[in-house]
Amino acid sequence: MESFVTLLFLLFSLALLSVFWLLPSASLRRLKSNGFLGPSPNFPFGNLMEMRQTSKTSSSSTTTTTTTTIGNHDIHSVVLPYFARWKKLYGKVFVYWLGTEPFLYVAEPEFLKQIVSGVLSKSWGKPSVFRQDRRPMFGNGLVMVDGDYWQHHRHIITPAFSPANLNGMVSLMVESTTSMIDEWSKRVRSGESEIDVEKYIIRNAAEIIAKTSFGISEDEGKIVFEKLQAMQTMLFKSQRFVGVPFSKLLSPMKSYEAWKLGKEIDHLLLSIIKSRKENELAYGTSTTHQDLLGILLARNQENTGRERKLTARELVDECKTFFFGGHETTALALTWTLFLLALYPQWQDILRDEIIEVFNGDHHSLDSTILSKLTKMGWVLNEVLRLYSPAPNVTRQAIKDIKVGNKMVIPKGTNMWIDVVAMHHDEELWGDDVNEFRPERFKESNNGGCKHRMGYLPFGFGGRLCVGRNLTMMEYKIVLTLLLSKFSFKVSPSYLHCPRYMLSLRPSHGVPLILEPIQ
Ligand code: HEM
Repeated sequence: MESFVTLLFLLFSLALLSVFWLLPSASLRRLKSNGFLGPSPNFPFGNLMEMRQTSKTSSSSTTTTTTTTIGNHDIHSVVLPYFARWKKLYGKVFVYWLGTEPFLYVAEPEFLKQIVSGVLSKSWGKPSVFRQDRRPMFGNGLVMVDGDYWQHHRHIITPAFSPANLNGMVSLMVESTTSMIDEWSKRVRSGESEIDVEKYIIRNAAEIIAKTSFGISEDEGKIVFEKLQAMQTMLFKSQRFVGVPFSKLLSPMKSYEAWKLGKEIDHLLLSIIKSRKENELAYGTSTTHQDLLGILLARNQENTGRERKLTARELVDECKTFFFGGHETTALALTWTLFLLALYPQWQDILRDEIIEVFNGDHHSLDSTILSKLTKMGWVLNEVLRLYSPAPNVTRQAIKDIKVGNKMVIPKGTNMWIDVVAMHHDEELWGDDVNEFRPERFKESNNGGCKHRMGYLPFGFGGRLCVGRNLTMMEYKIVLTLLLSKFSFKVSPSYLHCPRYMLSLRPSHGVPLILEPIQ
Protein backbone atom coordinates (compact mmCIF):
# COMPACT_ATOMS: atom_id res chain seq x y z
CA MET A 1 0.00 0.00 0.00
CA GLU A 2 2.78 2.36 1.05
CA SER A 3 4.73 1.76 -2.14
CA PHE A 4 1.57 2.39 -4.18
CA VAL A 5 1.10 5.78 -2.49
CA THR A 6 4.79 6.60 -3.11
CA LEU A 7 4.40 5.64 -6.77
CA LEU A 8 1.28 7.81 -7.06
CA PHE A 9 3.12 10.70 -5.44
CA LEU A 10 6.08 10.28 -7.82
CA LEU A 11 3.79 10.18 -10.86
CA PHE A 12 1.94 13.28 -9.67
CA SER A 13 5.24 15.13 -9.06
CA LEU A 14 6.45 14.11 -12.51
CA ALA A 15 3.23 15.37 -14.09
CA LEU A 16 3.59 18.69 -12.28
CA LEU A 17 7.25 18.98 -13.25
CA SER A 18 6.42 18.32 -16.84
CA VAL A 19 3.50 20.83 -16.95
CA PHE A 20 5.34 23.53 -15.01
CA TRP A 21 8.84 23.12 -16.35
CA LEU A 22 9.81 20.40 -18.88
CA LEU A 23 7.21 21.07 -21.61
CA PRO A 24 7.54 24.88 -21.52
CA SER A 25 11.34 24.59 -21.53
CA ALA A 26 11.24 22.30 -24.57
CA SER A 27 8.95 24.77 -26.41
CA LEU A 28 11.24 27.62 -25.43
CA ARG A 29 14.24 25.79 -26.95
CA ARG A 30 12.35 25.09 -30.19
CA LEU A 31 11.20 28.70 -30.48
CA LYS A 32 14.67 30.02 -29.76
CA SER A 33 16.11 27.82 -32.50
CA ASN A 34 14.16 30.03 -34.96
CA GLY A 35 16.18 32.98 -33.78
CA PHE A 36 13.27 34.62 -31.90
CA LEU A 37 14.38 36.74 -28.98
CA GLY A 38 12.33 37.79 -25.96
CA PRO A 39 12.30 38.36 -22.21
CA SER A 40 13.41 35.38 -20.08
CA PRO A 41 10.42 33.54 -18.63
CA ASN A 42 10.14 32.36 -15.07
CA PHE A 43 7.91 29.28 -14.93
CA PRO A 44 5.12 28.82 -13.93
CA PHE A 45 4.34 32.55 -14.30
CA GLY A 46 6.27 33.12 -17.52
CA ASN A 47 6.54 36.92 -17.96
CA LEU A 48 3.28 37.79 -16.18
CA MET A 49 4.95 39.36 -13.15
CA GLU A 50 7.11 41.65 -15.29
CA MET A 51 4.03 42.65 -17.30
CA ARG A 52 2.17 43.56 -14.13
CA GLN A 53 5.10 45.49 -12.71
CA THR A 54 5.58 47.46 -15.96
CA SER A 55 1.84 48.27 -16.09
CA LYS A 56 1.89 49.47 -12.49
CA THR A 57 4.91 51.72 -13.03
CA SER A 58 3.48 53.08 -16.25
CA SER A 59 0.00 53.83 -14.87
CA SER A 60 1.41 55.70 -11.89
CA SER A 61 3.33 57.99 -14.25
CA THR A 62 0.65 58.67 -16.90
CA THR A 63 -2.34 60.16 -15.15
CA THR A 64 -1.51 63.72 -16.17
CA THR A 65 -4.35 65.80 -17.58
CA THR A 66 -2.88 68.65 -19.56
CA THR A 67 -4.48 69.34 -22.93
CA THR A 68 -1.24 68.42 -24.68
CA THR A 69 -1.53 64.92 -23.21
CA ILE A 70 -5.18 64.79 -24.25
CA GLY A 71 -4.22 65.70 -27.80
CA ASN A 72 -1.44 63.12 -27.79
CA HIS A 73 -2.67 59.97 -29.49
CA ASP A 74 0.64 58.13 -29.27
CA ILE A 75 -0.89 55.60 -26.90
CA HIS A 76 0.97 52.32 -27.43
CA SER A 77 3.36 52.77 -24.52
CA VAL A 78 0.44 53.79 -22.30
CA VAL A 79 -1.95 50.92 -23.00
CA LEU A 80 0.58 48.14 -23.57
CA PRO A 81 3.72 49.40 -21.78
CA TYR A 82 5.37 45.97 -21.47
CA PHE A 83 5.05 45.33 -25.22
CA ALA A 84 6.33 48.83 -26.02
CA ARG A 85 9.38 48.13 -23.82
CA TRP A 86 10.08 44.67 -25.23
CA LYS A 87 9.54 45.91 -28.79
CA LYS A 88 12.36 48.40 -28.28
CA LEU A 89 14.61 45.63 -26.92
CA TYR A 90 13.74 42.69 -29.22
CA GLY A 91 12.12 44.16 -32.34
CA LYS A 92 8.65 43.76 -33.86
CA VAL A 93 8.56 39.96 -33.51
CA PHE A 94 9.54 38.22 -30.26
CA VAL A 95 8.47 35.51 -27.83
CA TYR A 96 6.96 36.06 -24.39
CA TRP A 97 5.08 33.81 -21.98
CA LEU A 98 1.72 33.98 -20.25
CA GLY A 99 2.30 31.41 -17.54
CA THR A 100 3.45 28.26 -19.34
CA GLU A 101 1.92 29.35 -22.67
CA PRO A 102 4.34 30.60 -25.35
CA PHE A 103 3.20 33.67 -27.31
CA LEU A 104 4.73 34.94 -30.50
CA TYR A 105 4.31 38.72 -30.42
CA VAL A 106 3.84 40.21 -33.90
CA ALA A 107 3.78 43.89 -34.84
CA GLU A 108 5.35 43.38 -38.27
CA PRO A 109 2.75 43.13 -41.09
CA GLU A 110 5.14 41.50 -43.59
CA PHE A 111 6.00 38.73 -41.10
CA LEU A 112 2.28 38.31 -40.39
CA LYS A 113 1.54 38.01 -44.08
CA GLN A 114 4.18 35.31 -44.49
CA ILE A 115 3.00 33.15 -41.63
CA VAL A 116 -0.75 33.35 -42.20
CA SER A 117 -1.03 33.48 -45.97
CA GLY A 118 -2.08 30.66 -48.30
CA VAL A 119 -2.27 27.13 -47.07
CA LEU A 120 -0.76 28.02 -43.71
CA SER A 121 -3.85 29.89 -42.53
CA LYS A 122 -5.65 26.55 -42.13
CA SER A 123 -3.12 25.56 -39.50
CA TRP A 124 -3.96 28.48 -37.22
CA GLY A 125 -6.79 28.22 -34.66
CA LYS A 126 -7.69 30.14 -31.50
CA PRO A 127 -5.56 29.97 -28.31
CA SER A 128 -6.91 27.23 -26.06
CA VAL A 129 -5.88 29.22 -22.99
CA PHE A 130 -8.31 32.04 -23.92
CA ARG A 131 -10.98 29.55 -24.97
CA GLN A 132 -10.93 28.08 -21.47
CA ASP A 133 -10.70 31.42 -19.75
CA ARG A 134 -13.60 33.00 -21.66
CA ARG A 135 -15.85 29.95 -21.85
CA PRO A 136 -18.60 31.46 -19.62
CA MET A 137 -18.81 34.45 -22.02
CA PHE A 138 -18.52 32.90 -25.45
CA GLY A 139 -18.96 29.15 -24.92
CA ASN A 140 -18.39 27.56 -28.33
CA GLY A 141 -19.43 30.71 -30.17
CA LEU A 142 -17.91 31.64 -33.53
CA VAL A 143 -15.15 33.81 -32.13
CA MET A 144 -13.57 30.97 -30.11
CA VAL A 145 -13.85 27.88 -32.30
CA ASP A 146 -11.82 26.62 -35.24
CA GLY A 147 -11.59 23.96 -37.96
CA ASP A 148 -14.69 22.46 -39.59
CA TYR A 149 -16.88 23.46 -36.66
CA TRP A 150 -15.97 27.14 -37.21
CA GLN A 151 -16.49 26.84 -40.98
CA HIS A 152 -19.97 25.38 -40.51
CA HIS A 153 -21.06 28.08 -38.03
CA ARG A 154 -19.57 30.89 -40.10
CA HIS A 155 -21.45 29.62 -43.16
CA ILE A 156 -24.77 29.70 -41.29
CA ILE A 157 -24.19 32.99 -39.49
CA THR A 158 -22.75 35.22 -42.24
CA PRO A 159 -26.06 35.72 -44.15
CA ALA A 160 -27.74 36.93 -40.94
CA PHE A 161 -25.63 40.11 -41.33
CA SER A 162 -26.71 40.83 -44.93
CA PRO A 163 -27.80 44.44 -45.68
CA ALA A 164 -31.42 43.30 -46.10
CA ASN A 165 -31.46 41.70 -42.65
CA LEU A 166 -29.65 44.64 -41.09
CA ASN A 167 -32.18 47.10 -42.55
CA GLY A 168 -34.82 45.35 -40.44
CA MET A 169 -32.90 46.43 -37.32
CA VAL A 170 -32.78 50.17 -38.06
CA SER A 171 -35.92 51.00 -36.10
CA LEU A 172 -34.60 49.21 -32.98
CA MET A 173 -31.39 51.25 -33.18
CA VAL A 174 -33.27 54.54 -33.65
CA GLU A 175 -35.69 53.73 -30.81
CA SER A 176 -32.96 53.00 -28.22
CA THR A 177 -30.82 55.96 -29.28
CA THR A 178 -33.78 58.35 -29.24
CA SER A 179 -34.58 57.42 -25.67
CA MET A 180 -30.91 57.98 -24.69
CA ILE A 181 -31.03 61.40 -26.40
CA ASP A 182 -34.27 62.28 -24.57
CA GLU A 183 -32.55 61.52 -21.28
CA TRP A 184 -29.55 63.68 -22.23
CA SER A 185 -31.85 66.52 -23.33
CA LYS A 186 -33.69 66.42 -20.01
CA ARG A 187 -30.42 66.60 -18.10
CA VAL A 188 -29.07 69.43 -20.24
CA ARG A 189 -32.37 71.38 -19.82
CA SER A 190 -32.10 71.00 -16.06
CA GLY A 191 -28.66 72.63 -16.18
CA GLU A 192 -26.56 69.44 -16.04
CA SER A 193 -24.60 69.89 -19.24
CA GLU A 194 -21.67 67.57 -18.38
CA ILE A 195 -22.37 63.94 -19.25
CA ASP A 196 -20.15 60.87 -19.07
CA VAL A 197 -20.99 59.71 -22.58
CA GLU A 198 -19.15 56.39 -22.27
CA LYS A 199 -21.53 55.07 -19.65
CA TYR A 200 -24.64 55.90 -21.70
CA ILE A 201 -23.21 54.82 -25.03
CA ILE A 202 -22.24 51.40 -23.62
CA ARG A 203 -25.70 50.93 -22.14
CA ASN A 204 -27.33 51.99 -25.40
CA ALA A 205 -25.12 49.65 -27.45
CA ALA A 206 -25.84 46.77 -25.07
CA GLU A 207 -29.55 47.43 -25.37
CA ILE A 208 -29.31 47.59 -29.16
CA ILE A 209 -27.28 44.39 -29.42
CA ALA A 210 -29.56 42.56 -26.97
CA LYS A 211 -32.59 43.58 -29.03
CA THR A 212 -30.98 42.94 -32.42
CA SER A 213 -29.39 39.64 -31.33
CA PHE A 214 -32.10 37.94 -29.35
CA GLY A 215 -34.95 40.44 -29.44
CA ILE A 216 -35.54 40.48 -25.73
CA SER A 217 -38.11 42.72 -24.11
CA GLU A 218 -37.12 45.58 -21.80
CA ASP A 219 -37.59 43.48 -18.65
CA GLU A 220 -36.01 40.25 -19.88
CA GLY A 221 -33.34 42.39 -21.50
CA LYS A 222 -32.46 44.10 -18.27
CA ILE A 223 -31.95 40.79 -16.45
CA VAL A 224 -29.90 39.09 -19.20
CA PHE A 225 -27.74 42.08 -19.70
CA GLU A 226 -27.09 42.85 -16.09
CA LYS A 227 -25.99 39.24 -15.68
CA LEU A 228 -23.86 39.37 -18.83
CA GLN A 229 -22.17 42.53 -17.60
CA ALA A 230 -21.67 41.13 -14.10
CA MET A 231 -20.00 38.09 -15.61
CA GLN A 232 -17.72 40.25 -17.74
CA THR A 233 -16.72 42.25 -14.67
CA MET A 234 -16.12 39.06 -12.74
CA LEU A 235 -13.87 37.69 -15.44
CA PHE A 236 -11.95 40.74 -16.51
CA LYS A 237 -11.68 43.26 -13.72
CA SER A 238 -10.09 40.90 -11.23
CA GLN A 239 -6.42 39.97 -10.84
CA ARG A 240 -5.92 36.89 -12.95
CA PHE A 241 -3.16 34.48 -13.88
CA VAL A 242 -4.03 33.51 -17.44
CA GLY A 243 -1.83 30.68 -18.70
CA VAL A 244 -0.65 29.58 -15.25
CA PRO A 245 -1.64 25.94 -14.68
CA PHE A 246 -4.42 25.48 -12.12
CA SER A 247 -4.72 29.28 -11.75
CA LYS A 248 -8.50 29.03 -11.33
CA LEU A 249 -7.82 27.41 -7.98
CA LEU A 250 -6.27 30.72 -6.88
CA SER A 251 -9.62 32.52 -7.10
CA PRO A 252 -12.21 29.73 -6.76
CA MET A 253 -15.05 32.04 -5.73
CA LYS A 254 -14.66 34.26 -8.80
CA SER A 255 -14.46 31.23 -11.10
CA TYR A 256 -17.53 29.75 -9.46
CA GLU A 257 -19.49 33.04 -9.65
CA ALA A 258 -18.66 33.43 -13.36
CA TRP A 259 -19.67 29.83 -14.01
CA LYS A 260 -22.95 30.34 -12.09
CA LEU A 261 -23.80 33.55 -13.95
CA GLY A 262 -22.99 31.75 -17.22
CA LYS A 263 -25.49 29.02 -16.32
CA GLU A 264 -28.21 31.55 -15.42
CA ILE A 265 -27.75 33.40 -18.70
CA ASP A 266 -27.83 30.14 -20.65
CA HIS A 267 -31.05 29.25 -18.90
CA LEU A 268 -32.69 32.58 -19.79
CA LEU A 269 -31.58 32.44 -23.41
CA LEU A 270 -32.67 28.80 -23.75
CA SER A 271 -36.13 29.72 -22.49
CA ILE A 272 -36.33 32.54 -25.09
CA ILE A 273 -35.35 30.09 -27.84
CA LYS A 274 -37.87 27.54 -26.58
CA SER A 275 -40.76 30.02 -26.55
CA ARG A 276 -39.78 31.23 -30.05
CA LYS A 277 -39.85 27.66 -31.31
CA GLU A 278 -43.22 27.02 -29.66
CA ASN A 279 -44.65 30.19 -31.23
CA GLU A 280 -43.39 29.17 -34.61
CA LEU A 281 -44.98 25.73 -34.27
CA ALA A 282 -48.26 27.32 -33.22
CA TYR A 283 -48.39 30.20 -35.71
CA GLY A 284 -45.99 29.21 -38.50
CA THR A 285 -42.78 30.97 -39.62
CA SER A 286 -44.54 34.27 -40.36
CA THR A 287 -43.94 35.30 -36.74
CA THR A 288 -40.17 35.12 -37.22
CA HIS A 289 -38.49 38.06 -35.47
CA GLN A 290 -36.26 40.52 -37.30
CA ASP A 291 -33.31 39.83 -35.00
CA LEU A 292 -30.21 37.66 -35.36
CA LEU A 293 -31.68 34.80 -33.36
CA GLY A 294 -34.90 34.91 -35.42
CA ILE A 295 -32.88 34.88 -38.64
CA LEU A 296 -30.76 31.94 -37.45
CA LEU A 297 -33.86 30.01 -36.35
CA ALA A 298 -35.49 30.64 -39.73
CA ARG A 299 -32.34 29.48 -41.51
CA ASN A 300 -32.30 26.37 -39.36
CA GLN A 301 -35.90 25.67 -40.33
CA GLU A 302 -35.35 26.28 -44.05
CA ASN A 303 -32.33 24.01 -43.95
CA THR A 304 -33.72 20.64 -44.86
CA GLY A 305 -30.65 19.47 -46.78
CA ARG A 306 -27.49 17.75 -45.63
CA GLU A 307 -26.27 20.71 -43.60
CA ARG A 308 -26.34 20.10 -39.84
CA LYS A 309 -28.70 22.46 -37.98
CA LEU A 310 -27.48 24.52 -35.04
CA THR A 311 -28.66 23.10 -31.73
CA ALA A 312 -30.35 25.28 -29.08
CA ARG A 313 -27.10 25.14 -27.08
CA GLU A 314 -25.10 26.40 -30.07
CA LEU A 315 -27.63 29.18 -30.67
CA VAL A 316 -27.24 30.30 -27.05
CA ASP A 317 -23.46 30.48 -27.45
CA GLU A 318 -23.80 32.50 -30.65
CA CYS A 319 -26.21 34.96 -28.98
CA LYS A 320 -23.75 35.45 -26.12
CA THR A 321 -20.94 35.88 -28.65
CA PHE A 322 -22.89 38.59 -30.49
CA PHE A 323 -23.55 40.35 -27.19
CA PHE A 324 -19.94 40.28 -25.96
CA GLY A 325 -18.30 40.63 -29.37
CA GLY A 326 -20.69 43.29 -30.54
CA HIS A 327 -21.75 45.80 -27.93
CA GLU A 328 -18.61 47.01 -26.25
CA THR A 329 -16.57 47.24 -29.45
CA THR A 330 -19.22 49.34 -31.20
CA ALA A 331 -19.82 51.44 -28.08
CA LEU A 332 -16.11 52.16 -27.73
CA ALA A 333 -15.84 53.17 -31.38
CA LEU A 334 -18.65 55.67 -30.74
CA THR A 335 -17.23 56.83 -27.40
CA TRP A 336 -13.75 57.50 -28.79
CA THR A 337 -15.40 59.22 -31.76
CA LEU A 338 -17.31 61.63 -29.50
CA PHE A 339 -14.09 62.34 -27.60
CA LEU A 340 -12.15 63.05 -30.81
CA LEU A 341 -14.95 65.13 -32.32
CA ALA A 342 -15.10 67.14 -29.09
CA LEU A 343 -11.35 67.69 -29.38
CA TYR A 344 -11.52 68.62 -33.08
CA PRO A 345 -14.86 70.52 -33.41
CA GLN A 346 -14.18 71.35 -37.07
CA TRP A 347 -14.96 67.67 -37.77
CA GLN A 348 -18.29 68.02 -35.98
CA ASP A 349 -19.15 70.81 -38.46
CA ILE A 350 -17.97 68.74 -41.44
CA LEU A 351 -20.11 65.77 -40.38
CA ARG A 352 -23.16 67.93 -39.61
CA ASP A 353 -22.94 69.49 -43.09
CA GLU A 354 -22.74 66.00 -44.58
CA ILE A 355 -25.75 64.83 -42.57
CA ILE A 356 -27.80 67.83 -43.78
CA GLU A 357 -26.73 67.19 -47.37
CA VAL A 358 -27.54 63.45 -47.28
CA PHE A 359 -30.81 63.53 -45.33
CA ASN A 360 -32.13 66.92 -46.24
CA GLY A 361 -33.73 67.15 -42.78
CA ASP A 362 -35.54 63.80 -43.06
CA HIS A 363 -34.03 61.19 -40.69
CA HIS A 364 -36.93 58.81 -41.24
CA SER A 365 -35.48 57.36 -44.42
CA LEU A 366 -32.57 55.63 -42.65
CA ASP A 367 -31.37 52.43 -44.32
CA SER A 368 -28.07 50.90 -45.44
CA THR A 369 -28.22 52.56 -48.88
CA ILE A 370 -28.63 56.09 -47.57
CA LEU A 371 -26.19 55.54 -44.72
CA SER A 372 -23.52 54.49 -47.22
CA LYS A 373 -23.67 58.07 -48.57
CA LEU A 374 -22.17 59.36 -45.31
CA THR A 375 -18.66 58.93 -46.68
CA LYS A 376 -16.89 61.46 -44.44
CA MET A 377 -18.44 59.79 -41.42
CA GLY A 378 -16.91 56.57 -42.77
CA TRP A 379 -13.44 58.21 -42.84
CA VAL A 380 -13.94 59.37 -39.24
CA LEU A 381 -14.88 55.82 -38.17
CA ASN A 382 -11.79 54.41 -39.90
CA GLU A 383 -9.52 56.99 -38.28
CA VAL A 384 -11.02 56.35 -34.83
CA LEU A 385 -10.54 52.59 -35.30
CA ARG A 386 -6.93 53.28 -36.25
CA LEU A 387 -6.03 55.55 -33.34
CA TYR A 388 -8.17 53.91 -30.63
CA SER A 389 -8.85 50.42 -31.94
CA PRO A 390 -11.57 48.87 -29.70
CA ALA A 391 -10.10 45.43 -30.54
CA PRO A 392 -6.44 46.10 -29.68
CA ASN A 393 -5.18 42.67 -30.66
CA VAL A 394 -5.96 39.53 -32.64
CA THR A 395 -4.86 36.08 -31.49
CA ARG A 396 -4.14 32.72 -33.10
CA GLN A 397 -2.70 29.34 -32.07
CA ALA A 398 -0.66 26.91 -34.17
CA ILE A 399 -2.80 23.75 -34.31
CA LYS A 400 0.18 21.84 -35.69
CA ASP A 401 3.85 22.58 -36.39
CA ILE A 402 3.91 25.35 -38.99
CA LYS A 403 6.77 25.60 -41.46
CA VAL A 404 7.54 29.08 -42.71
CA GLY A 405 9.95 29.24 -45.66
CA ASN A 406 12.95 26.90 -45.52
CA LYS A 407 14.20 27.59 -42.04
CA MET A 408 11.48 28.49 -39.59
CA VAL A 409 9.17 26.11 -37.72
CA ILE A 410 6.54 27.48 -35.36
CA PRO A 411 5.85 24.61 -32.95
CA LYS A 412 2.35 23.26 -32.39
CA GLY A 413 0.71 25.03 -29.45
CA THR A 414 2.51 28.37 -29.99
CA ASN A 415 0.09 31.26 -29.66
CA MET A 416 0.27 34.45 -31.65
CA TRP A 417 -0.58 37.90 -30.23
CA ILE A 418 -0.90 40.41 -33.07
CA ASP A 419 -0.46 43.90 -31.68
CA VAL A 420 -2.96 45.97 -33.66
CA VAL A 421 -2.33 49.11 -31.57
CA ALA A 422 1.41 48.95 -32.32
CA MET A 423 0.82 48.57 -36.07
CA HIS A 424 -1.80 51.35 -36.15
CA HIS A 425 0.71 53.69 -34.47
CA ASP A 426 3.81 52.66 -36.41
CA GLU A 427 5.48 55.66 -38.05
CA GLU A 428 7.23 53.40 -40.57
CA LEU A 429 3.81 52.27 -41.85
CA TRP A 430 1.87 55.55 -41.69
CA GLY A 431 4.39 58.38 -41.94
CA ASP A 432 5.26 61.14 -39.51
CA ASP A 433 1.60 62.23 -38.99
CA VAL A 434 0.83 58.75 -37.58
CA ASN A 435 -0.39 60.09 -34.25
CA GLU A 436 -2.53 62.89 -35.68
CA PHE A 437 -6.31 62.70 -36.11
CA ARG A 438 -6.63 63.05 -39.89
CA PRO A 439 -9.78 61.26 -41.16
CA GLU A 440 -9.07 62.53 -44.67
CA ARG A 441 -6.22 60.00 -44.96
CA PHE A 442 -9.03 57.52 -45.75
CA LYS A 443 -10.35 59.63 -48.64
CA GLU A 444 -8.33 57.89 -51.30
CA SER A 445 -8.18 54.35 -49.90
CA ASN A 446 -9.84 52.14 -47.32
CA ASN A 447 -6.36 51.39 -46.01
CA GLY A 448 -5.72 55.04 -45.12
CA GLY A 449 -2.46 55.08 -47.05
CA CYS A 450 -0.84 52.46 -44.83
CA LYS A 451 2.31 51.15 -46.52
CA HIS A 452 1.39 47.50 -45.92
CA ARG A 453 -2.03 45.99 -46.54
CA MET A 454 -1.81 44.05 -43.26
CA GLY A 455 -0.85 47.09 -41.21
CA TYR A 456 -4.46 48.24 -40.70
CA LEU A 457 -6.56 45.52 -39.06
CA PRO A 458 -9.46 47.01 -37.04
CA PHE A 459 -11.72 44.09 -37.93
CA GLY A 460 -9.09 41.33 -38.11
CA PHE A 461 -8.06 39.62 -41.33
CA GLY A 462 -8.57 36.69 -43.71
CA GLY A 463 -11.49 34.30 -43.37
CA ARG A 464 -12.05 35.40 -39.77
CA LEU A 465 -12.72 39.03 -40.59
CA CYS A 466 -15.34 40.39 -38.16
CA VAL A 467 -18.73 39.03 -39.14
CA GLY A 468 -20.51 41.98 -37.45
CA ARG A 469 -18.68 44.85 -39.14
CA ASN A 470 -21.67 45.90 -41.29
CA LEU A 471 -23.90 45.96 -38.22
CA THR A 472 -21.34 48.14 -36.47
CA MET A 473 -21.11 50.53 -39.40
CA MET A 474 -24.88 50.86 -39.54
CA GLU A 475 -25.26 51.40 -35.79
CA TYR A 476 -22.33 53.83 -35.71
CA LYS A 477 -23.76 56.00 -38.48
CA ILE A 478 -27.30 55.97 -37.06
CA VAL A 479 -26.24 56.86 -33.50
CA LEU A 480 -23.78 59.53 -34.64
CA THR A 481 -26.26 61.10 -37.06
CA LEU A 482 -28.89 61.39 -34.34
CA LEU A 483 -26.42 62.71 -31.74
CA LEU A 484 -24.74 65.29 -33.98
CA SER A 485 -28.14 66.56 -35.09
CA LYS A 486 -29.09 67.30 -31.47
CA PHE A 487 -25.92 68.36 -29.65
CA SER A 488 -22.49 69.87 -30.02
CA PHE A 489 -19.72 68.44 -27.82
CA LYS A 490 -16.74 69.89 -25.91
CA VAL A 491 -14.21 68.02 -23.76
CA SER A 492 -14.91 68.63 -20.07
CA PRO A 493 -12.02 69.97 -17.95
CA SER A 494 -12.62 66.95 -15.68
CA TYR A 495 -11.66 64.47 -18.44
CA LEU A 496 -8.56 62.39 -17.72
CA HIS A 497 -6.90 60.97 -20.83
CA CYS A 498 -5.94 57.48 -19.80
CA PRO A 499 -6.78 54.79 -22.39
CA ARG A 500 -6.40 51.30 -20.96
CA TYR A 501 -6.25 47.70 -22.19
CA MET A 502 -9.03 45.63 -20.68
CA LEU A 503 -9.70 43.02 -23.36
CA SER A 504 -10.86 46.04 -25.35
CA LEU A 505 -9.33 49.54 -25.42
CA ARG A 506 -11.26 51.70 -22.94
CA PRO A 507 -11.01 55.10 -21.31
CA SER A 508 -10.01 54.51 -17.66
CA HIS A 509 -12.17 57.26 -16.16
CA GLY A 510 -15.09 57.58 -18.57
CA VAL A 511 -15.48 60.39 -21.13
CA PRO A 512 -17.16 63.43 -19.56
CA LEU A 513 -18.18 65.90 -22.27
CA ILE A 514 -20.01 69.24 -22.18
CA LEU A 515 -23.14 69.11 -24.32
CA GLU A 516 -24.90 72.04 -25.93
CA PRO A 517 -28.21 71.63 -27.77
CA ILE A 518 -28.10 72.47 -31.49
CA GLN A 519 -30.53 75.30 -32.20
C1 HEM B 1 -16.21 48.44 -33.77
C2 HEM B 1 -16.79 47.25 -33.67
C3 HEM B 1 -16.10 45.94 -33.82
C4 HEM B 1 -14.75 45.67 -33.86
C5 HEM B 1 -13.58 46.66 -33.75
C6 HEM B 1 -14.63 44.25 -34.03
C7 HEM B 1 -13.42 43.59 -34.16
C8 HEM B 1 -13.29 42.26 -34.48
C9 HEM B 1 -12.04 41.60 -34.78
C10 HEM B 1 -10.67 42.27 -34.75
C11 HEM B 1 -12.33 40.32 -35.07
C12 HEM B 1 -11.34 39.26 -35.52
C13 HEM B 1 -10.93 38.37 -34.40
C14 HEM B 1 -9.96 37.32 -34.89
O1 HEM B 1 -9.56 37.26 -36.03
O2 HEM B 1 -9.57 36.55 -34.04
C15 HEM B 1 -13.75 40.14 -34.92
C16 HEM B 1 -14.42 38.94 -35.10
C17 HEM B 1 -15.74 38.77 -34.78
N1 HEM B 1 -16.66 39.74 -34.48
FE1 HEM B 1 -16.29 41.70 -34.37
N2 HEM B 1 -15.87 43.68 -34.06
C18 HEM B 1 -16.80 44.67 -33.95
C19 HEM B 1 -18.17 44.51 -33.95
C20 HEM B 1 -18.84 43.31 -33.94
C21 HEM B 1 -20.27 43.14 -33.85
C22 HEM B 1 -21.29 44.27 -33.82
C23 HEM B 1 -20.51 41.79 -33.81
C24 HEM B 1 -21.80 41.02 -33.73
C25 HEM B 1 -22.95 41.45 -33.46
C26 HEM B 1 -19.23 41.12 -33.90
C27 HEM B 1 -19.05 39.76 -33.88
C28 HEM B 1 -17.86 39.14 -34.22
C29 HEM B 1 -17.74 37.70 -34.36
C30 HEM B 1 -18.84 36.67 -34.15
C31 HEM B 1 -16.40 37.46 -34.73
C32 HEM B 1 -15.76 36.12 -35.00
C33 HEM B 1 -15.65 35.89 -36.48
C34 HEM B 1 -14.96 34.59 -36.82
O3 HEM B 1 -14.06 34.17 -36.09
O4 HEM B 1 -15.31 34.01 -37.86
N3 HEM B 1 -18.24 42.07 -33.98
N4 HEM B 1 -14.32 41.33 -34.58
